Amino acid sequence: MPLLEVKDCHAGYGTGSILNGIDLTVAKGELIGIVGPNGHGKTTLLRAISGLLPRTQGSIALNGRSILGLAPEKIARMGLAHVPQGDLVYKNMTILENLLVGGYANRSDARSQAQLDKVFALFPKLEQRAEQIASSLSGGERRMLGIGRGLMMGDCRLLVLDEPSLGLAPVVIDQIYAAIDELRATGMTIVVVEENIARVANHADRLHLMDGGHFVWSGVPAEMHENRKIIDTYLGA
Ligand SMILES: Nc1ncnc2c1ncn2[C@@H]1O[C@H](COP(=O)(O)OP(=O)(O)OP(=O)(O)O)[C@@H](O)[C@H]1O
Repeated sequence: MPLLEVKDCHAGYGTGSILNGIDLTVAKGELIGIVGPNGHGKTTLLRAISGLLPRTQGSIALNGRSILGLAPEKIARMGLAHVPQGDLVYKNMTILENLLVGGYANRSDARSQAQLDKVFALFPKLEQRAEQIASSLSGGERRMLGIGRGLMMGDCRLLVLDEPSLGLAPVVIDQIYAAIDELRATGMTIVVVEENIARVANHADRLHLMDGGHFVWSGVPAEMHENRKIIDTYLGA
């Protein structure tokens, strides 16, 4: 059974439709990249999966259970951690406080501590700066904090990352993707949205190219590089 199964998904804001029939299947342990130009629905798809868009239609199942129409916090408790674009960290709180907010759903201090240990093992910089105020972090450190906060929920079965490379220097992007690879090596299932196709192509098992609320191409990264039309149309080569 797939961990995530989205069928014929339609969603949007107000009366406008942004997603026009998306099918997406993610097996346990896979790393899936959703790529494509800005403004074509990648973020909207992640929001629909997380329960943030009330008028979503079609079907969405997590581990075989329908999550369509459930409240976002309920979906989060079922194991979906959504790290939104733009590092929505609490700037006036310390790193530790930000992480503990992410662990609100943990039912015991021991569970929160266990998650904290995992996050600090993944991002040692966050442990070194645990008492530092979040507004003083570099862009890369803020990104780590955003991902760390998502992971604090515990029992994360599906990690959904919206543009983890956005606005970062290449060397910092490498660090973020090294952490993503590390998480994946633990068996975590991950969906990454990126405008920067080359970034995620080196890490993903499969890619979906989104345009106009549809997937216009799906396949393994090597096939994408062999497909001249895709390269000319979407990669600007
Ligand atoms: N809160 C909102 N209300 C109304 N329209 C929105 C809202 N958020 C996004 N949109 C519109 O939905 C469309 C798809 O946006 P979406 O953010 O999903 O695209 P994207 O492919 O993820 O690009 P980006 O990386 O720029 O976010 C765009 O036309 C955008 O203007």
